[in-house]
Amino acid sequence: MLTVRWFNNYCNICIIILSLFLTTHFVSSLFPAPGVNTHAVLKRAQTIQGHKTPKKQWQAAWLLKAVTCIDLTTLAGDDTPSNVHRLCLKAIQPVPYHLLNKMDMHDQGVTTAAVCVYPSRVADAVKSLKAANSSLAVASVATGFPAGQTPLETRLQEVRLAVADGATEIDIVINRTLALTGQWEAMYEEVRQFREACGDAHMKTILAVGELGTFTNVYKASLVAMMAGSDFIKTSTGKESVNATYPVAIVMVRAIRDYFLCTGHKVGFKPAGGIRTAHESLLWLTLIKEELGNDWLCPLLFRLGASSLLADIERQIYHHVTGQYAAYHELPMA
Ligand SMILES: O=C[C@H](O)COP(=O)(O)O
Repeated sequence: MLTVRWFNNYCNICIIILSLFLTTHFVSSLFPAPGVNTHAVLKRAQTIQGHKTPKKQWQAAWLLKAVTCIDLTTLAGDDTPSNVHRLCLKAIQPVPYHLLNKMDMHDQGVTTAAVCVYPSRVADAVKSLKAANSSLAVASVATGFPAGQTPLETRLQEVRLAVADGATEIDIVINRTLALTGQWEAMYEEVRQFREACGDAHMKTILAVGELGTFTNVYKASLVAMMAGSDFIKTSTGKESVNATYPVAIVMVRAIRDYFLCTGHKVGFKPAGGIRTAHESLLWLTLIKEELGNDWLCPLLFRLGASSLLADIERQIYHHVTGQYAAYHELPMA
């Protein structure tokens, strides 16, 4: 008991010291040039992409694991209460009962990790889940998603309103202007204020890596986001032209690992944007297992942000169970 308390205190002290150090010296002095070794990162990403994925029942098990880590997302201008309602029903039962039954998984409570919507749709999602007697988490994007180009007070208020409507997870976007102009201390201060506005809600910080220019910026932004209190760091909004890529993920998960080694504090990782196939979901799980270890292979520390991934995972599970591929229309999608 004493050891645990000592360890917790030690971690807290480390975080405080790091934060103080960060606010005084900031990232440029903390991570001098040349920064990230691009060649090594690209090579490692290539190795991960070349990995053979598991087959047969092992593949089915990994795919079910991937399902439980999905933030099932709809972020469209034409979202309505009814498509959010369908999304929620799909999140509660992401794989048809008869398929789970055949795998003897029907009583294991397989759901996605959360649903993810725009702030204006949070109340709809909360209502649908409540009506279905589900305690599934509702995540809301916020802070002027996707560009983050609204005044700070507006962005903070958006977080508060989403939390008041029942969101228990908030996906904030960082201010890329601050990152691109090297204003790391100002970025830290904004993210810290978002953290405060989140209250008890979990905060995932979207770096929008496709707009950060360099791996070194991605590493610095990851670190600043974690030091400012993020529960997760997330690659992308899904709206940039480049979204979740394996090289950039290597940089982010290594920042997570460095932060963990330094503080003992585990921060989660969420690749998002353009993840569409079951095969990709298996590669993401492999990357996490190899870079961060099994501890991270759970919804508490790993999420896949995706609007169109589940259909392909369902098809692969259908194939595993029946030996045939289902047409897309045979598997009802959110
Ligand atoms: O946060 C999640 C992303 O917006 C999802 O992106 P996607 O629509 O490309 O799957």
